[in-house]
Amino acid sequence: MLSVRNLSTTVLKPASFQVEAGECVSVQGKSGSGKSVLLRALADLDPSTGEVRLNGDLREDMPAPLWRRRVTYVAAESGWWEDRVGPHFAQPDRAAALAMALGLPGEVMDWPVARLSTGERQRLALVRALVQRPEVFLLDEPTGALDTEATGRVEALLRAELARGAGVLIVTHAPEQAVRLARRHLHVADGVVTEG
Ligand SMILES: Nc1ncnc2c1ncn2[C@@H]1O[C@H](COP(=O)(O)OP(=O)(O)OP(=O)(O)O)[C@@H](O)[C@H]1O
Repeated sequence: MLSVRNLSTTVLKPASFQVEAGECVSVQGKSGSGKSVLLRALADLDPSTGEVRLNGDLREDMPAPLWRRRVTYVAAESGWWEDRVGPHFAQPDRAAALAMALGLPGEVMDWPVARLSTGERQRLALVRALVQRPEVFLLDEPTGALDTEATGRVEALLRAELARGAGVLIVTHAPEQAVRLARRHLHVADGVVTEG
């Protein structure tokens, strides 16, 4: 599904790997090792060289916004540009249903962004990606601010996305989460990506 050959940035050494449809691959490594750099390069958010294909289609042959809708990065700390939560979503009803599945109240769509807790923001940032139904999720510590119950809810939704054939690359500092969700594991150390 996602095929990566010699992906490289000023920080990242040439990296090659694949993520198959319905597959979750974890990305682990020390703070500052290059995990976010890897995900941002895949999403074409920062300049990179190398070959990245989605189902055979070259990233360069696609307008960047379309690529990012199909291969979607969810940052550890999300940005918000409207005063209230709802206007960030083209499909507020679907967003509200997903938010509830993540343990948030349906009224969250009416809330001001300023009142959101860190964990509420984190879950809603994931909802922003989920409503777009991307083919590949690039998730940067998506449960870093969440308690055990909310983490379980996120993982359940991710399993549903995997079951519909999405690919997931998940950065996590929790080895037990990597084992729960992924069968393949990437490790990043000083910008070098290895598998195993
Ligand atoms: N645009 C950039 N130009 C130069 N260096 C960068 C750039 N972006 C990140 N870095 C550096 O690259 C290294 C890897 O950063 P990255 O954000 O990928 O770390 P990480 O593995 O995600 O860490 P953490 O677990 O703390 O989030 C860091 O030393 C960072 O300062």
